[in-house]
Amino acid sequence: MKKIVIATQNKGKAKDFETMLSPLGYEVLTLRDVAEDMDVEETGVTFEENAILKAEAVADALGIPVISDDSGLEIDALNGEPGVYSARYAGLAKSDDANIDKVLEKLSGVPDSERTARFRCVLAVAAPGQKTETFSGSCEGMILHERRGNHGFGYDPIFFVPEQDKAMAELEPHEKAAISHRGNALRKLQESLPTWMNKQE
Ligand SMILES: O=P(O)(O)OP(=O)(O)OP(=O)(O)OC[C@H]1O[C@@H](n2cnc3c(O)ncnc32)[C@H](O)[C@@H]1O
Ligand SMILES: [Mg+2]
Repeated sequence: MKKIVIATQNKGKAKDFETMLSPLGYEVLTLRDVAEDMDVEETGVTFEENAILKAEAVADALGIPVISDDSGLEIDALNGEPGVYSARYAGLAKSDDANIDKVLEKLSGVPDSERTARFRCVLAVAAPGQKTETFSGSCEGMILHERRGNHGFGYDPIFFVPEQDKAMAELEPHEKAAISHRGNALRKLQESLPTWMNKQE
């Protein structure tokens, strides 16, 4: 099986990528497998900047092509928060549970009609000596009043997907992949993926 390195420390993202990439014949490796102690500081103010930072740092360090993912949740009633701060919204300890609690608290009393939100994902693909490319995807939904479902990660239990009439965390992995911000971004990258993965120094 062809191997593909995703420059992430997030196990939930890694699972999403496995669901999407194993049918295409790729084995997914993450930083946990190839560069455990690498932690790229996310100093950018956009998903795109952070995705590029992560992909280029890891591609340069390893000397191979890699994909990175910078993503997050934008809530309209919170002026787009937590946005690029989604992973660390409730503090640097990065707790999905605490992040959800913070969102629910901030939205308490906000009516359904004003709970619109979207997930965004920017994938960057980088290889040594090549110009980095980015691909973006989004997924529209609403913030629920309480958690629903056990699948996925991050904010999935409070993100309602109207088309499925379910919370993101109630969708099976392949169902999430079919409609998610990450799936939508990956479908744009898919065609050029084999070419990218053959780019070596
Ligand atoms: O930077 P890496 O190591 O990839 O891992 P991370 O968790 O820090 O990732 P980001 O910096 O891109 O922050 C993304 C956060 O946005 C949220 N998020 C992104 N995609 C999501 C998804 O599919 N479902 C639920 N929450 C998601 C979740 O809280 C993530 O931690
Ligand atoms: Mg991060």
